[in-house]
Amino acid sequence: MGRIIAIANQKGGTAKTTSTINLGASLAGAGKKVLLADLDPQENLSNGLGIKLNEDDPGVYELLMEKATAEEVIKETNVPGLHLIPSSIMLSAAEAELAGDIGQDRLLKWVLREQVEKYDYIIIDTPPNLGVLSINALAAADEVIIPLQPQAFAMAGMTKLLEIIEKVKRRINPNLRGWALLLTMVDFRRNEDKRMLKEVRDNYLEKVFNTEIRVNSKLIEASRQGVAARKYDAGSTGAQEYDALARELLQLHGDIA
Ligand SMILES: Nc1ncnc2c1ncn2[C@@H]1O[C@H](COP(=O)(O)OP(=O)(O)OP(=O)(O)O)[C@@H](O)[C@H]1O
Repeated sequence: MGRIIAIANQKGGTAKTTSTINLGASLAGAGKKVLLADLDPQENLSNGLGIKLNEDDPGVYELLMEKATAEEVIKETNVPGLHLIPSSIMLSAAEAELAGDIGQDRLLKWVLREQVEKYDYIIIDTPPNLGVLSINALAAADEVIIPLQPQAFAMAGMTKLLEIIEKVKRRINPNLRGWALLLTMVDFRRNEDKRMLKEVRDNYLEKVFNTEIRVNSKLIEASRQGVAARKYDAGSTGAQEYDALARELLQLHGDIA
């Protein structure tokens, strides 16, 4: 049975999509079967893997609305072992359509039920808000990774997010085991980053991954080329740090020594 990980932070631009692509590619590189789900209508995850749907192609919207099957929607990517449920612009209409539908918070969990048997990891990229799509991701997840920039303004929404995670766990998803912070876009030249790194580690202790993802332009270039960083430049710090994150995760899960 695979693990479902939601990558969430309602703040925009915290590296949710970058982390989804590159953690997914690193886990696939470690021999795991990985499915990514793009729950963000901005389609950055799909585009970041070089996939753009035509108007008539079904994507995650059609899957959630049960207008297409998972088999019809899942695409192979340019990384062996890494598959994708792509987003499409139609998804922006889903929020309104889902609100009021039966089991609106649990549609993703329902449509992923058979995929959990087929993949080792399912990683869900979420939009920068705490609307019904993000709640669907939390309701389906076993774990949440929260990418966070070590800057004071980035910390502001954390309390709200942690409250929502607790509520989802209590009310609709008792399988949600926990959450962990991933420090992203760290710039050691900035004093604020150094101070905030210490503050985050002091406050959240073992809830923070040891691996930190530093600012690295190769991650931007790779996503513009529609590939994961380890395929674009395996020696770049960005690629290596996401490989290290994948190893840390596999160790936490007892999948490697
Ligand atoms: N470690 C990094 N170093 C440099 N640039 C990065 C890094 N991680 C992400 N970026 C860049 O920062 C921008 C925001 O990243 P990304 O799209 O992954 O964030 P997001 O949280 O998914 O955004 P949104 O909230 O809009 O969905 C992108 O241009 C991305 O290429």
